[in-house]
Amino acid sequence: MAKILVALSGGVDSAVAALLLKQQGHDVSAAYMRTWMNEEGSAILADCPWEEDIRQAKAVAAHLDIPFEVINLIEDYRQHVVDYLIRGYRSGVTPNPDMMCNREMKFGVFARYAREHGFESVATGHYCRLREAPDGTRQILRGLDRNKDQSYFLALVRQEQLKMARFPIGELAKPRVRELAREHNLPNAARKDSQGICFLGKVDINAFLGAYIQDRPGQIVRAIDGTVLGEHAGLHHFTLGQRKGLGIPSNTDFKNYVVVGKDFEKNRLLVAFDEPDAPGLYATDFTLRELSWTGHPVSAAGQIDIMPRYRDPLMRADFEPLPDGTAHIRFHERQRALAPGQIAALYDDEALLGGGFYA
Ligand SMILES: Nc1ncnc2c1ncn2[C@@H]1O[C@H](COP(=O)(O)OP(=O)(O)OP(=O)(O)O)[C@@H](O)[C@H]1O
Repeated sequence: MAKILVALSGGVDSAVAALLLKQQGHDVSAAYMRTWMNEEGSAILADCPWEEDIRQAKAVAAHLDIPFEVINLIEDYRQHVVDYLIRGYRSGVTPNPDMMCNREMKFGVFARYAREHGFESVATGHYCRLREAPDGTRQILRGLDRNKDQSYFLALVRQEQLKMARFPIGELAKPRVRELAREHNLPNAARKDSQGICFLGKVDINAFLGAYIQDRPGQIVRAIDGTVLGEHAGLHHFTLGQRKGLGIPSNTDFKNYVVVGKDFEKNRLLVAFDEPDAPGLYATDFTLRELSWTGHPVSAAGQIDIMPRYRDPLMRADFEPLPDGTAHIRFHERQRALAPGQIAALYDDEALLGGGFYA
């Protein structure tokens, strides 16, 4: 029997995680993380039902008869996630708050809190599995429900963090998780899937950027010949591959423009028609920086599997680590619109090896 703190979000997945651990006879408690968005986000959040989340989490804990608390992590969230977002957008890249949230919050601050309060493990409702290698190293494996596999979001989590982690629902498919919630009359059994605290979909991203980053208008130009097509409000509003919200009409052949790059020096947004030969839109070669490993680092050049972005299939690539801590990767197939700041998750078949940021 282990003493385990479940990160309870109010959603079905973490509720069933708590249920399973309880059934296995563990000493289970639950906690909800309050973050920055709950406190001062009202102007920015389009529709963030955090009060409802807390109510639901509390009801689940009461139903399972486990202790429940709300932990205030507003300051930490601001420091580790919001500041990272603002820094990223300011520098013109496309940050990934979920990744930071997992490493710095759920398996960072939250796990530390758990340890300090006598818990051996922290459990979440992520769809992924854990395996112990013969040398004792913990490995994250992809969730068995490929549709829901969330291992990608754990690519920046480190080995010492994994020692405390548990993913009780990683062997299950989502329909089975819902079924278990219904069978056990969990109060949130019928609740729609949430996206948790870190999902920008809950935030009006333009309101977020408006609140934290000053607009800096510039020209939108056609990448191939420099023709000025319009004006943008600031390069931080755009990401590689973006088609919507450019404010420039398609041409008479109904070809759509797509973002293919940013000229920071001239503060110009580069666009092209969305076609296979659009300059800068497709590429095979990338540099990954700030490589992070969930276990042993890959230190020799060779082939590797990469999930280029969440929900993409694994892609084969050549991987070459460089002395400065970056790596060069060459996909065997061209990839579309992998934006600087986004994260490549590295795999060995089922096992998550780590991740790195596209330079
Ligand atoms: N505010 C929160 N407080 C505590 N734990 C959280 C919170 N937000 C997310 N989590 C934890 O992180 C896990 C993954 O979060 P994610 O945002 O992906 O939600 P999800 O997959 O929809 O799961 P759920 O159905 O439990 O909300 C959750 O299952 C939960 O364990």
